[in-house]
Amino acid sequence: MISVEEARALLFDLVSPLPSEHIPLAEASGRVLSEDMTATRDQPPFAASSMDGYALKSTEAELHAMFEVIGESAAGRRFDGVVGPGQAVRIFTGAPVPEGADFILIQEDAERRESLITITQDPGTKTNIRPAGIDFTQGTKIVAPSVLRPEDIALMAAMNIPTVPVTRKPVIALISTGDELVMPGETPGPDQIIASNTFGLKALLENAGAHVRILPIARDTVASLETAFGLADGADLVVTIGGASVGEYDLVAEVSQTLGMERSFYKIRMRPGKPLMAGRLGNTAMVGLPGNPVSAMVCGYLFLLPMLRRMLGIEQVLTPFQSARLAEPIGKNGPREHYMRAVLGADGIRACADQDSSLLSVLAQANALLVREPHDHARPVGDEVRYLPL
Ligand SMILES: Nc1nc2c(c(=O)[nH]1)N[C@H]1C(S)=C(S)[C@@H](COP(=O)(O)OP(=O)(O)OC[C@H]3O[C@@H](n4cnc5c(N)ncnc54)[C@H](O)[C@@H]3O)O[C@H]1N2
Ligand code: MOO
Repeated sequence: MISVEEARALLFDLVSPLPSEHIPLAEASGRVLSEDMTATRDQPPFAASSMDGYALKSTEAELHAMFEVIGESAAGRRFDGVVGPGQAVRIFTGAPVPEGADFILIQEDAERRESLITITQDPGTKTNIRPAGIDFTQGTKIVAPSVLRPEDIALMAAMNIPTVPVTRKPVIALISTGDELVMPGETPGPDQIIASNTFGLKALLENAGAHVRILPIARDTVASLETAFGLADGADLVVTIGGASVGEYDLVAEVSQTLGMERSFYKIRMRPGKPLMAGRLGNTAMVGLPGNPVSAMVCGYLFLLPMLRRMLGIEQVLTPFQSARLAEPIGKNGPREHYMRAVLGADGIRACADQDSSLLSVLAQANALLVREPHDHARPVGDEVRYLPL
């Protein structure tokens, strides 16, 4: 059996960054920018007022001074003339500052009578002018690769960028296997349960930028599994769930081998998730996840997310570990790296009482995976431990 780290290295060899496509800016949130973007204009393109008031000369901005209002500058419609001595222009927030003016008197500091204004409060020294290009200038770059956030979308809109190059979404096909499974909404027989893993994994992977196809459940026969693999055609990554262990009905290894899978590894020294398998089926990467629901989800976090990030061209593919102090003691660990379901609270982190890998209710209560080295010794309250946030 290999370690989690060794498995990751082998999994990364199975996938590579995908090509780019151009999409409308309005659809780009959460996508991965694949080329640097460069501003072709300045923002603001002119010196702009940051307040509603009067544009005048700063040398004349003194208490009790009087001015004649000679025109108006509004956002989108500038005043074309020049502001001379003793003159002012009515101005609004975002409007171009007229030539000859270098100070905006806020209207609260002025009293207006017809076309005359008087400064009634100390105007101070703040000019209330945003210089041209103070936000960004021609040549300002947004650097790729980066996952586009709403803030980046707003910035690119301001830069007048209507379409953006992003990495194509990796297509991931998910195949549940097992005679015991029915889809949510169907009526299960007395010995059947509902397929949950594909739904949890789809949510996990789509939140991280994949396009996920849930294929029909493969039954525990060679023919049914072969059909499911056939339906996965065109995917960048095929993930089977269940049927990975050593029982008579665990057919994934046998069928994928018959279909020509070059196996990369089988079994990892970790808990949960020991019977993980991976390889290459033609041009497609294939990962066989264990069927136990918590094992499948933990493997999703530990292996599928980093593979997905690599396909998306994201530089940091691994979720960094964080550390916390134990709020309750934990016993010694066995021979496998253990990813314990845990709850991180204000007083520290505590491992959930039952670590059975079938318990989705426990996983749903957890907000962290407490990571233990193989053979880690028992640890008292207050010890620092590593965890991955969920
Ligand atoms: N003799 C041994 N038995 C087992 C071993 C072993 O080393 N020797 N390993 C155990 C471990 S660890 C795991 S994990 C499981 C993995 O088994 P499989 O990958 O073959 O999974 P199945 O047997 O098909 O299913 C296990 C469990 O999960 C349920 N399941 C499967 N798919 C889904 C799904 N899509 N949604 C919800 N639940 C699912 C299935 O009904 C079973 O209850 O093997 C141990 N056994
Ligand atoms: O590895 Mo299994 O995934 O412990 O339940």
